[in-house]
Amino acid sequence: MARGELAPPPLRNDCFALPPGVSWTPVDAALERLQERLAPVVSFEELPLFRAAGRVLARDVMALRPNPPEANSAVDGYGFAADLGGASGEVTLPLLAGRAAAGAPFRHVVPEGYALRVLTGAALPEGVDTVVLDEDTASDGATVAFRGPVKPRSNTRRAGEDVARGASILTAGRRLTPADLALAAATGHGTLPVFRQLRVGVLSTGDELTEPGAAVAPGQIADANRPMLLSILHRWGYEAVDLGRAPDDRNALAALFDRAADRVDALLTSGGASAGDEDHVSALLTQAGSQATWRIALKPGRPLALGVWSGMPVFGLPGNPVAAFTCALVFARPALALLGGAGWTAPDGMTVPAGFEKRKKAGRREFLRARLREGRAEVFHSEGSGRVSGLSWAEGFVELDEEAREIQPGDPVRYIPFSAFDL
Ligand SMILES: Nc1nc2c(c(=O)[nH]1)N[C@H]1C(S)=C(S)[C@@H](COP(=O)(O)OP(=O)(O)OC[C@H]3O[C@@H](n4cnc5c(N)ncnc54)[C@H](O)[C@@H]3O)O[C@H]1N2
Ligand code: MOO
Repeated sequence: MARGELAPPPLRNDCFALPPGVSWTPVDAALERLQERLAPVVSFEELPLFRAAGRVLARDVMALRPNPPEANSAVDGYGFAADLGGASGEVTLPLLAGRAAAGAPFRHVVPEGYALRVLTGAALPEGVDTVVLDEDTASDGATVAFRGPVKPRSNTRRAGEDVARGASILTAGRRLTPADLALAAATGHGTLPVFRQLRVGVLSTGDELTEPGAAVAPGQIADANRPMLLSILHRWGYEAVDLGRAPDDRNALAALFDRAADRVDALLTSGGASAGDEDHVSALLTQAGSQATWRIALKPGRPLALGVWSGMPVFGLPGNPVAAFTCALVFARPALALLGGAGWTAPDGMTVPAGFEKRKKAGRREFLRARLREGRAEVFHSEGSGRVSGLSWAEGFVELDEEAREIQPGDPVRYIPFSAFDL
C-alpha cells in the first residue's frame, strides 16, 4: 500500500489465518506472516516541528535551504581576502570601520588590502574569505597585526558545506529524534509530514485480576500486565489507551472489543489466548472467523491469538506476564511499527559468551531473561513464566534458536538488549 494515503484500506479479516493443517508455527514464519499481511493504517498530517518529536515521518524530506545558508565565520576575529594572509612573518592590515556580526551583516565590499572585525556566525562580506582568530592578533582599533601565513579560508564555513539545498535529509518511516528536528529546522522546515500516532488499546482479561494496589480476595491476583504493556506502548511512541479489565465472559468481552474497535487502531489483550475453557480471546476471534490461535514454537509465549475484529488487529498475548512481555517485544513491536508507518524492523543483537549452562528442547526458540556482566550473558535463575521479578532483573534476552540443544559456559550466544526493542 502506498504510504500516506488518507484512508488506508482496512485489513483483511482473514489476514492472520493459518494455512490448513498447520499446528506449530516457527517464530520466523509467524513474523513473516505478520510482515506480509500488515500495512500502515494511519493517515498523515503536517505537524509543527515543536510537536513532531517521536513521530513517524510520512514522506522523504529534502533540504529547502542549504546549511549553513551563507558562508560565515567560525570564530571571533578579523576577516580579509586570503592572499593577504599568505606571507610569513608579521602582517599588518588597516581596519575598515564597522563590523560583521551574526544577524547584523556588513553590507559593503571589503576593499583589497583591508581587514574587518568579524564575529562568530557572521556572514562573510564580499571581499572576505579568511578569518584570523582574535587570540592570534593585536589591534589598536585602526589596524590589526598578526603572524602569517594564515591558511586561505581559515576559520570560515562554506555555504552548504553541511547540507546542500535539495539534499535528502530524512527518509519516510523514520521516528523523529531531537537531532532530526534541529536538522529540519536548519534546512528550512517549520513543519514536517508525520503519520498520525497509532492508537493502541490494552485490555487485560481474567476474572482473577484486580487493580494494582487493590485488596485481593482469595483466588485473585493483581493485574501486572496492563501497567507493563501500557508503558511499553508509551515508550514506543504510540497513544496507549487503557481499556481496563475484562471478565471471563464472552459477551462482555465481545462488547469491549466492539467499543475498542471504535477507539483504537490495534488492540493488545493478555490472557485467554490459549484454547482452554476460559480462553475467551482466542474463542471470540475464532468465532469472528478471523483468528488463528497460533501455537508458536517459542518459550515463553507459546499461545498467541491473532485476529482482526471489525477491522482492528488484535494481538492476544498470553496471560503469563513473562510470556506477554516476550510476545509484545517479539511480535507486537514490529507489527505495530508497520501499522504505524515506521516499517518493519528486527532488533539488533550481539554474540557474547554464555555465562551459564543449559539444556533445551530442539525445535523451539527460547528467550531467556538475561543481562551482561563482565562481557558474559548471565540468565535469570528461573524460567517460570509468571516470575515477574526476573523481568525486572533482566536487561535483555538471550535468544536460543530452534537447533540449540546444549549450551556450555563460554559458548557463543545471541544477546539482545531491551534497548534494541526500543525499551
Ligand atoms: N493445557 C494447556 N495449558 C496451558 C498451555 C497449553 O499449551 N496447554 N499453555 C500454557 C502457557 S505456555 C501459557 S503462557 C498460558 C497462557 O495462557 P492464556 O493466554 O490463556 O492465559 P491465562 O490462562 O488467562 O493466564 C495464564 C496465567 O497468567 C496469569 N495472568 C493473566 N493475566 C494476567 C495479568 N494481567 N497480570 C498478571 N497475571 C496474569 C493468570 O492468572 C494465569 O496464572 O497457558 C498455559 N496453560
Ligand atoms: O507461553 Mo507460556 O509462558 O511459555 O508459560
